[in-house]
Amino acid sequence: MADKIKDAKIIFVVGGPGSGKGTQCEKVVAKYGYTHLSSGDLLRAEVASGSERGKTLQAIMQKGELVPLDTVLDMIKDAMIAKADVSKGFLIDGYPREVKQGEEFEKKIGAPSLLLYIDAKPETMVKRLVKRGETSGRADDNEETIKKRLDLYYKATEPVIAFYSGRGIVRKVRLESPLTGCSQEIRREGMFVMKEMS
Ligand SMILES: Nc1ncnc2c1ncn2[C@@H]1O[C@H](COP(=O)(O)OP(=O)(O)O)[C@@H](O)[C@H]1O
Ligand SMILES: Nc1ncnc2c1ncn2[C@H]1C[C@H](O)[C@@H](COP(=O)(O)OP(=O)(O)O)O1
Ligand SMILES: [Mg+2]
Repeated sequence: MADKIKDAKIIFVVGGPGSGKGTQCEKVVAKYGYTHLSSGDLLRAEVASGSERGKTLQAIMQKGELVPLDTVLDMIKDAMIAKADVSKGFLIDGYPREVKQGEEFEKKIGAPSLLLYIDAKPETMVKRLVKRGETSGRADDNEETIKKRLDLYYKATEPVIAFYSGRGIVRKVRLESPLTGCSQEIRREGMFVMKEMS
């Protein structure tokens, strides 16, 4: 089974909470036909299923903490296998959250060709998340949890960017501009992605 994704093309998409990872991934998908897999979405689907495991996950996410590495890696791997036949490549959004996650992914699945780093100022992220919280229904889009998620991002996830920068595969996209104004930059990055992946 795992053989199906042995040579899969992989892009990690990393950035703070509310930086715009999901939004930019949708743009890349619409234009280049990659498969978008968000670790957070996969986890929320498990929560929505009402399973025992989902209840445990919900409690962790509500606190703004990271769920166990094995859980999220297994979910991503299963989702990749399910899409392997129809996929040109995978955008893995929200993973790795810490260097160890990247190392385990590479052991069990493969190496990324690119890391898209979605950068935004902390004030911007907080503002967007508070706004998103008005309608998202997400247990973690409240001010208290947002603060914890930001702290954890700087502590655990920023080192991921340094780690892959050392390999020369990081492309940084800054997205302070309004939604309409930012597509140019991702388009340029998208071209780069296509060149890398073809
Ligand atoms: N470039 C942008 N400019 C303004 N608002 C944005 C931008 N990108 C995303 N947003 C808004 O910020 C919120 C978080 O975006 P999302 O893509 O869900 O981020 P993430 O997946 O990184 O948490 C959403 O409500 C979205 O509409
Ligand atoms: N790779 C990962 N490892 C551990 N926990 C993760 C994870 N990806 C997501 N989670 C958990 C903890 C996060 O605070 C929560 C929401 O994640 P998310 O939807 O990716 O948030 P956002 O897109 O706002 O950054 O799910
Ligand atoms: Mg997201």
